Amino acid sequence: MAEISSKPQPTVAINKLKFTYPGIDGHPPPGSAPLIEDFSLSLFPGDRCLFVGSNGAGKTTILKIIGGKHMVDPDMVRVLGRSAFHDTALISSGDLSYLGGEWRREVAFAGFEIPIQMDVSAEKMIYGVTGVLPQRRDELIKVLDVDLSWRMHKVSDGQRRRVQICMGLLKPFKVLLLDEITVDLDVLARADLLRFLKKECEERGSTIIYATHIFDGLENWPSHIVYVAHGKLQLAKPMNEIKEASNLSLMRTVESWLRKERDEDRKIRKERKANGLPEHEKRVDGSRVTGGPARVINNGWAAGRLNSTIAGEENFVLSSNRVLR
Ligand SMILES: Nc1ncnc2c1ncn2[C@@H]1O[C@H](COP(=O)(O)OP(=O)(O)OP(=O)(O)O)[C@@H](O)[C@H]1O
Repeated sequence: MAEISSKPQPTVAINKLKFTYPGIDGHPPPGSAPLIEDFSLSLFPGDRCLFVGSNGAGKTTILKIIGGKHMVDPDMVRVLGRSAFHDTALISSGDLSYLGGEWRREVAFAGFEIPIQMDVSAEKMIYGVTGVLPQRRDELIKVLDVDLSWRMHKVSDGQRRRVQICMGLLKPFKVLLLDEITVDLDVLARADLLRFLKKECEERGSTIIYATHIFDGLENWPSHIVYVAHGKLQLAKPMNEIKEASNLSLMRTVESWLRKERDEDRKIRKERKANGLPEHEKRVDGSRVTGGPARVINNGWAAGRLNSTIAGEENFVLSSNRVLR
């Protein structure tokens, strides 16, 4: 009898992802350097992955690709074994949920986009989502402390955001992509939401990728941390290993990585200038390649590992295609 493997399958599998934004003709400009390159990562049920990196590093782009908003070769990104771009049922079923970007202005739910500032009650918005377990809905209304009588065009940004988040989480997702959605929430709402999300991973085996620049209250939330710079994976580690390797707080740890990245970037720009080159390489379409440190890092990876250490912590550094487990 054939043996059935008990090894868990990744919920998110990214394999040598490469991506360039299309130019005005809808195609990547010829000869242009990819924005995302050689990015590989696997996440498993229960993983809570904190996605960090400086502004413009490529976090949103990667989350959107995972969420099926940009087309890539289906072999490069699989969510629950499928391609979100090609298999729209992943999103419409609620198995994959993406909260971020345009979603901040509209609620994108099950393929429909609803303006979030209409003269409509929170109750109508929330109860308008069908196929939802009443118990889960009640729990979310409580967690996010939503007043069902709120009129959406009259509430504060944070109150509107709570209703949005509530709607986005109504279906029991298997994979959730969060792109900086907690900025408007007060301390209590954010803490309660993070607790709820952690419970979802622990009890239901959901996988969450959360991109944020706000580290308050996150110290004990992630199971893994992933650091992206210049569209490339710099580091992917279980959180406990990060803590073991450094006495710094999560915020200070990330700060030290970003400082190191910026210093390397500046150094390379200076060297280019000294050699009579423009400070930044340009793509064929004229856009800037933000690739200073990435090139240094790539040189390190040519030997299989990153020579240039991040924040002086050699242990933190993984090879470019290392997966989390
Ligand atoms: N639609 C687009 N067309 C062309 N380039 C884009 C587009 N969207 C983003 N970019 C570029 O891609 C790069 C990565 O952007 P992205 O939004 O993924 O970064 P990020 O890490 O999420 O940044 P932030 O922390 O500021 O949100 C940036 O240099 C940006 O200018």
